[in-house]
Amino acid sequence: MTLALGCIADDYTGASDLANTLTRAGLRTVQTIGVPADDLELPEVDAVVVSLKSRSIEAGLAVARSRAAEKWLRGRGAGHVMFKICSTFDSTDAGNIGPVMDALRADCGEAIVLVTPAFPETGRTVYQGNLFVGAVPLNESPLKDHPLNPMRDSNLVRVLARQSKTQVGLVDLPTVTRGAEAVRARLADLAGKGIGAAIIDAVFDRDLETVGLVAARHRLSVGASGIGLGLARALVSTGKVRSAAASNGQGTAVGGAAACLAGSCSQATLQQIARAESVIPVLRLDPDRVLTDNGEVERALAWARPRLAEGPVLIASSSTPDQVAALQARHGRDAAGHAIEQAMADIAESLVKSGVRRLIVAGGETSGAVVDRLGIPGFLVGAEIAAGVPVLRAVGADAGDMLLALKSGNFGGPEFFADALGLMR
Ligand SMILES: Nc1ncnc2c1ncn2[C@@H]1O[C@H](COP(=O)(O)OP(=O)(O)OP(=O)(O)O)[C@@H](O)[C@H]1O
Ligand SMILES: O=C(O)[C@@H](O)C(=O)CO
Repeated sequence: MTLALGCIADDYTGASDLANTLTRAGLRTVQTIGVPADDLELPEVDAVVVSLKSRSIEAGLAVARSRAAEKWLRGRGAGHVMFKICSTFDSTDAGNIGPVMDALRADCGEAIVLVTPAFPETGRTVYQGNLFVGAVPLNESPLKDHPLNPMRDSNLVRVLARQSKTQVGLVDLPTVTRGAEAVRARLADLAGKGIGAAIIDAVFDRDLETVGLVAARHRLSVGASGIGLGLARALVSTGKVRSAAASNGQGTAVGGAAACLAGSCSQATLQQIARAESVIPVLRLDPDRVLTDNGEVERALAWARPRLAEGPVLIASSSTPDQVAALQARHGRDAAGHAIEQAMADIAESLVKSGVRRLIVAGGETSGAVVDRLGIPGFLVGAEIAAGVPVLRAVGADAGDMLLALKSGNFGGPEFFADALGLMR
């Protein structure tokens, strides 16, 4: 297998978002969990998205895991490696976007790295280096209250410069609008001044197509699904990849019971849970009891098991920003996040033992904990539930044939859970 594109994603939902985008753009794509074991049978593909859980871990560890993934991808022929980050640039001044970018750049000897989290389909646009989430700048969006990495600065040139060893420049929208040659010239100019990374403005998909044409001739890029779209379209339009059917993971129905788990506290997820309450049974975990009393997981399982035969259930730990802040003040941010993730993984493991074969998980960190616990090595991409969220068919899972959906916190419409359940048969 010679890869046309190698991708490293810093969380599992982000990886499935990117795998979805690449698939829809015509690349045969597989998502792996971590660097695949030698004995994992992968189909013939154009792109592999290696999913890491490296967004919120210690920067040194994120660097080491990303470098191992890069080595594996380059070893399979990937001339270009894309580091997939969140479209809301989730990170802190300690990383991990800057440190990982610096390390991958050093490894591949890239003079200047193209960086853009723009993903217009989900309302993420970048103008003059400032990231907008829908109509508002990042620092006024709900991301300012994210439980793990509150985003309080919209200017990505500044944000990335605080995390990276290199200076960061800007390729502005007027330059992008003038086309690929203008972008190349601007990048050469910045690189000539010793600047090692550039935030690139992009507002429409056509901007990302321009960026993709330029990026495809580089060894490394950093961004969200939008730059993935640009790269995929460039690979197809230049004949490096022959466009394939839009999905390879449809397959047969798996049946079995269905369950939803929500650990995301985003506004979108909170609204989706509220809407789900009118169609399926919903249990809200008591986060304090998760942290202080092991009985909360058993209580959830005792509630869920008898209901599974009747239809899908949803179990949520999600709370409002005020409640999250209060819990974190009592227990510490990382301890609270970790304990709730592990509780969700415990619940998922037991539900699968009880026959659940269709599982929907909301939240990137939550999805990471759940998928790791289930020991699923990879996924094929099926139908699209919402922008950035495909149905995934597990490859090589111990539990056998399973469908999952890993929803990024902010993605999906108000009826997301019903929409997903409708497509996962
Ligand atoms: N009630 C709660 N109070 C505090 N923290 C919580 C609560 N419920 C969940 N958490 C933690 O908040 C974090 C949510 O992160 P997660 O990545 O799962 O969702 P997200 O950030 O909305 O999604 P994404 O990363 O895909 O945008 C997890 O660490 C989770 O354990
Ligand atoms: O890019 C995004 O917004 C998502 O794929 C994601 O990474 C959220 O965790």
